[in-house]
Amino acid sequence: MGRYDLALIGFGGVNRALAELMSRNGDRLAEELGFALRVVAITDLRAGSLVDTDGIDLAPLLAAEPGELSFAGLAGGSADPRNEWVIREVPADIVVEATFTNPTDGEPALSHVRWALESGKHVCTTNKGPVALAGRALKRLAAERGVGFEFEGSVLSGTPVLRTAERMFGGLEITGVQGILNGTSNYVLGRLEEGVELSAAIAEAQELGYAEADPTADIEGHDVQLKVMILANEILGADLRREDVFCEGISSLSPHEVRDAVSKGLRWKLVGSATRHEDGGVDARVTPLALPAHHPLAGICGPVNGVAFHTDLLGTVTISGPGAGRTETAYALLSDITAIHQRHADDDSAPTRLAVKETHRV
Ligand SMILES: NC(=O)C1=CN([C@@H]2O[C@H](COP(=O)(O)OP(=O)(O)OC[C@H]3O[C@@H](n4cnc5c(N)ncnc54)[C@H](OP(=O)(O)O)[C@@H]3O)[C@@H](O)[C@H]2O)C=CC1
Ligand SMILES: N[C@@H](CC=O)C(=O)O
Repeated sequence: MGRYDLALIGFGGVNRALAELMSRNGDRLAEELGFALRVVAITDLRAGSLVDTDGIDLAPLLAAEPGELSFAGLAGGSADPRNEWVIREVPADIVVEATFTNPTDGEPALSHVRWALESGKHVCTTNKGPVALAGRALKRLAAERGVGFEFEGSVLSGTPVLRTAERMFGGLEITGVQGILNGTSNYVLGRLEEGVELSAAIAEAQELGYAEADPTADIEGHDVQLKVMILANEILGADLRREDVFCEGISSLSPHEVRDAVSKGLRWKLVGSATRHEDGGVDARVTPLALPAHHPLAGICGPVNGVAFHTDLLGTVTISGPGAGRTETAYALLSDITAIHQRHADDDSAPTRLAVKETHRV
């Protein structure tokens, strides 16, 4: 059986959850997926960097409290993340980018992805910044270098909405998408309906691993703005910039307004949409809407998200599932690695046999 060596960039909720999946279920996953996984490098702003080309023992790292983890003093460890060196020089097959999403310029994740692709490494990421702000250029770079660039987790976490649309909607004309695309704000709206204070509801979403490092992006709609750009660019063939997507978040709603709507049979939801017009232009926006109970998105609650695709032949097709969560998003990375395996299984970048891998040393 072949194997992929991974470099994990960022060791927060999502990449730790991926490491946990590998540590707990590695043998079962290898048997089921047909390839093994091993982590050879980890970088993190707080913990530093750790490299072991024979494979990092994940168990002791996962046993440490996240805030207390430090790689300094470990063999192959350093207090400095050394992202560029790790990404370019460590012989990993796949760079897994899961640092924070920066909605303004996508950095530092954008550079991480670019360095990896330039070095001929596959990339999978849950980071919305690089995909929304530079997706086209990064896909071109990946194609030039003959490597994969996968980002299923950037929209609806582990729910396979992008790959489903790409692979299963052949022959359909998609005229628009409308969705609840942020787990935190949807969870918070539900808690406001139940009488919980806004700040307490946000703190719960942070504790549960749904929120961004800065939850302003969830509440003010910037996270949804990026996801609308990704959906429009990937599925409607648009080339939207951030300023093309009108954005209003949920902070303008009072808790009273949210609760009062329920008594009138309405539910406030933060809705992102993109609609293609006959002239080819795409109108895209993020805005809170009070949806009537019969609307396909009205019953989508908590960290669950949903996307309704408007199509010519099938009418509306709605996909719903987890929109946030550490393990759910780690699953998206696993599905990306599987996609890389399936797409590249017949070329030189397919996982090298163990015997060959073991000759690699930094
Ligand atoms: N959690 C979820 O439900 C989902 C998350 N995502 C996306 O996945 C990504 C990761 O999310 P999540 O794990 O929850 O976020 P976390 O904030 O838990 O983890 C991000 C990690 O990256 C580290 N980091 C930040 N900057 C750097 C850097 N320059 N170099 C190395 N490490 C760095 C952070 O360190 P420090 O803490 O010290 O800043 C932190 O440990 C984000 O982009 C997010 O938007 C996508 C879908 C769902
Ligand atoms: N903070 C985001 C995480 C997934 O993208 C959300 O709450 O949806």
